[in-house]
Amino acid sequence: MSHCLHFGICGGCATDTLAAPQKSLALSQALARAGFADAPLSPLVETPLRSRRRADLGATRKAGDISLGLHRTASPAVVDMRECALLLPEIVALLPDLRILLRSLQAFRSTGAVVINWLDNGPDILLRMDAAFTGPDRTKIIAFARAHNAPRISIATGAELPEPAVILQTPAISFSGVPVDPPPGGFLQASRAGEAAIIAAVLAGLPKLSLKSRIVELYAGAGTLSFALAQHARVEAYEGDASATQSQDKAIRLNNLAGRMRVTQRDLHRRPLQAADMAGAKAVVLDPPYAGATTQMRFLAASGVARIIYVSCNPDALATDAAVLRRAGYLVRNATPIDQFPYSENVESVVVFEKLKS
Ligand SMILES: C[S@@+](CC[C@H](N)C(=O)[O-])C[C@H]1O[C@@H](n2cnc3c(N)ncnc32)[C@H](O)[C@@H]1O
Repeated sequence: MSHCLHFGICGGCATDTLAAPQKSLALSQALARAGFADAPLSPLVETPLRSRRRADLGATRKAGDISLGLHRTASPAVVDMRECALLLPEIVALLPDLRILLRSLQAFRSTGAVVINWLDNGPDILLRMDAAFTGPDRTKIIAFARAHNAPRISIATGAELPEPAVILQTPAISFSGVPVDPPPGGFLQASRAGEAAIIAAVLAGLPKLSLKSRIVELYAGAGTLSFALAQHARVEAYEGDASATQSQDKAIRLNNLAGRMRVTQRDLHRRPLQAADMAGAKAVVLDPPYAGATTQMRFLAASGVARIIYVSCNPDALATDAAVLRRAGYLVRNATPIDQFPYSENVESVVVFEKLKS
């Protein structure tokens, strides 16, 4: 019997087994492809099932039938989700009433998307639909937020920027004890346990620091790692997304952290940070998107920064980017595989690179 009734159809799980040894192997093979054979690997950190706090779901309406769930593998068809071994049970429990809400919305003609981020104070929901939201739609959305203690529900039509339809409380998620008001549908590490494992491996990889030391952080999002790093050094963070940058910046100001950290919006693909901007930093921490940090790597390698900590969710991109550091004379001090995506072939990892003085 499979671990889920949707297994084999739903694109959420690629395998039916928790293939832990293969995840460590995928990381060591990626590093070997980059030229780091026999890189020292820490044991795999596992994360619990039913702990994923972010759901990015598709929705379809066909002849009165509503489907809400993940897409079939490589298909626009949506598998109507009745159970899930990965998502928080409270997210799965919200789906029946969300289907009823979707059925009633004039803004939902045939295709839509629903992002649920489970924050410290409940579900922060983004409804992206294929027609304009009407007055009655908004009334129903407000009633749904009240009934389900959702701090905020945001709406968007097509590719528009989201706008809040209702805010009952300031949405809040704390990163290393600092409350952040994240953007609607914004990126979060998949689970609290995954986030904690990443932070622990990043902090363990830092060199000796004083509070005056400087860390440069690339692809910083709303501050998942930034606020943890700022407890150890001054942080200069860069992030491409305007709303994530604003969320982090607001939290820095509200928590009187401006003396220890700053965040700047910058597209690091089109305008990579230059080597001179990183020189003198005690460490650079980067957590690029799935595609990796291709254009940024050349400048990072040329910076000569002695410690680089690379957080990756894609071993193939890691292999390409790590090869650039290999050619610049870096070695791998330690690599930690994290099973943030059980039942998939994906592996999260934190790799600590070091350049010894010649
Ligand atoms: C894997 S997420 C990591 C975010 C953050 N470190 C965290 O743990 O929440 C990758 C981040 O890279 C950002 N990003 C994607 N492309 C970018 C680019 N070209 N320039 C700068 N940031 C980019 C995304 O907006 C996202 O916040």
